[in-house]
Amino acid sequence: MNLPDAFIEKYQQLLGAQSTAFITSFNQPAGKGFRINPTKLDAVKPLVNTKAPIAYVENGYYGAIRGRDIVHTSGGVYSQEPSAMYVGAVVQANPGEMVLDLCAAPGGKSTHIGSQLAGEGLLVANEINPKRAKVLAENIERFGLRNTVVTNNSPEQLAAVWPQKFDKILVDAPCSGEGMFRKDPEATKYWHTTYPAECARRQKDILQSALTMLKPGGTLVYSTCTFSPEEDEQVMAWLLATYPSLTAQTIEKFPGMVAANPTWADGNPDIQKAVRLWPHLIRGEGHFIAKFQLASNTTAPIALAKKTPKKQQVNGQPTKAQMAIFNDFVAQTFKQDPFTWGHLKLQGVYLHEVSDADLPLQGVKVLRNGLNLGTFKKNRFEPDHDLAVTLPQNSFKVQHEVDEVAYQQYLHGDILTLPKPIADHKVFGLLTHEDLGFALGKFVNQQVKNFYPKGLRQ
Ligand SMILES: C[S@@+](CC[C@H](N)C(=O)[O-])C[C@H]1O[C@@H](n2cnc3c(N)ncnc32)[C@H](O)[C@@H]1O
Repeated sequence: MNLPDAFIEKYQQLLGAQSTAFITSFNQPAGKGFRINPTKLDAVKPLVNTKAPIAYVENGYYGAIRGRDIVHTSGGVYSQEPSAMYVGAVVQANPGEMVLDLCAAPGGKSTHIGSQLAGEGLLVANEINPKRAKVLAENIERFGLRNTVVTNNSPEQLAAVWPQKFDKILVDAPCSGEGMFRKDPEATKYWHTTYPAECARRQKDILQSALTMLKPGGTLVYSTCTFSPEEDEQVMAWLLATYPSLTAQTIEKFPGMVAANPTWADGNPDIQKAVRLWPHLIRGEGHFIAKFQLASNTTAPIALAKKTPKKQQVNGQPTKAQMAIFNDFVAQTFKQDPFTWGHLKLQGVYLHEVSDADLPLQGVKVLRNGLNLGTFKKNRFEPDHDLAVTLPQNSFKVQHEVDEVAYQQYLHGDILTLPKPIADHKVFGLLTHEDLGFALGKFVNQQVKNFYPKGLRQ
């Protein structure tokens, strides 16, 4: 790989004898991995290679999964490079907690944290970039996370509405991305000597907003996918020096991981509590992770929010007539009502099941709130794709296993033709492949009308 000369010189100086192994590692292929969705473990395990587990991540494995594979489309796995998986493991959310992933797209860490919450508590997955936020929402949907809100705001906007709201906050910061050069060699073109310092300034602004939203006693995890001390050790040193109510927490170092280097910042020995993952020492890409606890006696929010948001989001209750239509749909589609619906909220014609967590959403741009149940259309209810990947498979009255050819046709958007009708009336059912539910279909006589979302068709 063609690395900038200044980059090579910088790391020769910083790493000394180790720099040759470091520079050589850029000619090796990027590390690949996947995490199995804990809600689909039994169905997924027989379909993937689990011979190479990642020691530091539950349900994490080395290896590659293709985007068309059923284990991917059904939300059975999330492909994520191995080092990045350690960030979620360090966050270690507990069921019931309120967690914010502030820079969340495309959703690697959010899907991990969402799984850790196991349906209890709330995850807010936020992304500032609208296009990337849409991808984030799709990945949250695919992973079947019910108690998650996806938002598209700047950190300052959120800090204005949610002071001291979260038990845990992850800032997986936008950075100079040096640790991803092997995955995306184009990124070397944007690199210049002052880029890390520019990124560090933005990271400090984001962290300040994050700290405003942290509850007293809460945990902040700061991570980057870069090697530059300006964004890693030096931002950590700045946090500790600027906010005495923060204490660095020790992160476990598994084989191949090393302590962060205090001499690359202000010499604060606590910096060693953070961890570095280097591609010449571990099977994965470059990462830096630091963890902090905010003193439990912190009274006022740590920093003042700067901007007030404008957008308003109003959630309403479905009417009695709409509930009758929805209940009718449930009775026709499911064997019995096997799951307890949470709070049902109406937004326009869209019905959602939302968390009952105390999180005001006025002024927040919400892309997705909990489970999208479907849409009211005149006198009928049209279910959302969410139901296919989120609800227990055996709860659908109609389930239809398709072969590889029909699976590919359905992903493409085609109507399927059955040898004989499955039901004697029009009904929504679950399509499965390799026994994993991946889409809804409307069964009408011998046809299955395609309800695979247009945006996901391949
Ligand atoms: C390293 S990526 C996040 C990766 C993600 N956590 C994952 O695991 O899939 C950083 C994200 O920060 C977003 N970002 C860029 N500028 C930002 C800003 N000023 N404030 C907050 N987020 C920002 C980027 O759009 C990008 O999606």
